[in-house]
Amino acid sequence: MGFWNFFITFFLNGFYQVQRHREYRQKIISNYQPLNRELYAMHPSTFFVPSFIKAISDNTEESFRSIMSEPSPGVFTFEMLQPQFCNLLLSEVENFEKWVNDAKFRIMRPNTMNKYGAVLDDFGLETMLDKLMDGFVRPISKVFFPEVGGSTLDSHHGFVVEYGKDRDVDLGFHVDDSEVTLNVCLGKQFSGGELFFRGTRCDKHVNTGSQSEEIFDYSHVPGGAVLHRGRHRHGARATTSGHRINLLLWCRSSVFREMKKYQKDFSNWCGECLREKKERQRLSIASAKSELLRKDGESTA
Ligand SMILES: O=C(O)CCC(=O)C(=O)O
Ligand SMILES: [Fe+2]
Repeated sequence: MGFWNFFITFFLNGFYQVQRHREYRQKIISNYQPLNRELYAMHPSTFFVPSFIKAISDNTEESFRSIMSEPSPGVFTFEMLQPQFCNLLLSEVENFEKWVNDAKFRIMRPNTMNKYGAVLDDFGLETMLDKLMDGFVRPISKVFFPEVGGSTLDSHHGFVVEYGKDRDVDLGFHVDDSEVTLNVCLGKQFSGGELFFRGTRCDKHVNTGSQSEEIFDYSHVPGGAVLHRGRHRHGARATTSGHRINLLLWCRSSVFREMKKYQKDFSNWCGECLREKKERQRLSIASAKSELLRKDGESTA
């Protein structure tokens, strides 16, 4: 295939895919009856715990740090959602899945890794989740993840993942297709399902080993959020009993993605790039030192 044929085919495939997805969403939205309409617009005072709202409205690094822990570099955890909101969202997801089953509708799963779960953006929650990204995730990411486009997050993929009996069991080691990921546990009761983190990596270093300080396990608690870079390698252990359902918001920055194309050899957010850089500096200081000592030795001989 010539270049232009290849280019046109590639472009048209992308175009038809977007078109098909738009029709798919339209079909759901014009047939699905939401159960809890109050979820479809942003209501901070009923969605979030007061400490989270206060930290966001103060909008300083100090206010964010006052409600967050950073148990491992680049992994931030904090209390975020009210139990009532979690229950409403859980019942909305259940209602949507019931409709999907009754209507024998074939739904698209959140990503290639999950056989269960649902894309919230596909059944009307896109606007609310956009507000969640704009008003809440971006201000925090601007402070903690500026080097991966944290201040320019401008699109998202919002979904729930479901684990337990008759659902997914665990989730393999991976990086997200996001610059910043918000992962909040909605419930219900479960054991297991810990997230394991293994350090942030660029494309070139995604399969390299981890340093001991990068190894971190986190146990989910309902209402509790984890915020991390999408390139922070992670996975989820088996949920051994009960059901675990989490809300995921993969936040993306088109500005960061564009700039990344021109910056190939070094990423200041990649643990391995930074380690290699430090090692190069250590070697060059050591060789400068031994050269100086050698010259000193020659002049005093
Ligand atoms: O199961 C979880 O809590 C993690 C899910 C996750 O990492 C993802 O969907 O990208
Ligand atoms: Fe993930």
